[in-house]
Amino acid sequence: MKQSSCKIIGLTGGIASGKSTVTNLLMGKGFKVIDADKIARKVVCVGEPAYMDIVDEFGERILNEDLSIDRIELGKLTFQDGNMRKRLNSIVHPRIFQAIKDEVDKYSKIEKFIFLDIPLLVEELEKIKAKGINIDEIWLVYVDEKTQLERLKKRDGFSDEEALARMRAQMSMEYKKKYADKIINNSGSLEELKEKVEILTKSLK
Ligand SMILES: CC(C)(COP(=O)(O)OP(=O)(O)OC[C@H]1O[C@@H](n2cnc3c(N)ncnc32)[C@H](O)[C@@H]1O)[C@@H](O)C(=O)NCCC(=O)NCCS
Ligand SMILES: Nc1ncnc2c1ncn2[C@@H]1O[C@H](COP(=O)(O)OP(=O)(O)OP(=O)(O)O)[C@@H](O)[C@H]1O
Repeated sequence: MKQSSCKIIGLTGGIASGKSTVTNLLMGKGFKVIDADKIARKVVCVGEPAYMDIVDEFGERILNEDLSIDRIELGKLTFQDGNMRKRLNSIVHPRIFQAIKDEVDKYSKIEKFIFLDIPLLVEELEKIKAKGINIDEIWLVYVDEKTQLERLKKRDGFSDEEALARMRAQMSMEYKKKYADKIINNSGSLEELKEKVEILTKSLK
């Protein structure tokens, strides 16, 4: 069910390219943003169906003492091993995309624009479309690889090896450019980013 009066804009990029920073700017301007990373955290909470599937798949080694999912441990397993990551994705992605679809249906009745912040939008585009999420435009938050690596290491305290493993778990940003209707180059300063977001949002009709 697509509401013709609401435009759905997919916001994507690579890990640490600046999607959350752009999302905060958009929310500051009053836009509705649906954040896939936040939804991904909700669908694996204790008691949610994906929680038991993850425990069945990966065992109790990925649990904290309070029985919640140990994200550091699960991250170590899945970013080091593509097969493990595929298994995790197959458990959580259908639930994440369904929750996004539900939110889109809800907010498209009242909003003129909805942004979907989805890191793996390009990688999972076919599955997202198959859920009935109709994306009108894709905005790519781009950053050059060197800056991306530096920002990722700084933000998360990763070694080169840990940061590169995460970057390699995604399609390259050069490749993602092919899918983008708008490219927001975030290799510069935060001030420059703000200006770019200001210009793009002003052009929205
Ligand atoms: C592996 C997990 C537990 C690690 O948790 P952690 O808190 O360290 O990271 P967080 O969830 O904040 O993700 C940080 C970034 O990593 C990247 N990322 C996350 N999951 C994946 C994945 N499966 N493949 C490639 N990159 C990913 C994204 O750029 C994301 O913004 C977690 O990322 C997870 O559950 N991932 C699977 C769900 C998913 O694909 N989420 C992305 C939204 S579509
Ligand atoms: N233009 C910039 N100049 C300097 N630092 C920046 C800039 N843009 C973003 N950052 C910093 O880079 C890091 C990554 O940005 P952000 O968290 O927005 O990326 P993200 O794409 O949402 O990451 P993830 O994929 O992990 O969710 C953060 O520490 C952020 O403060």
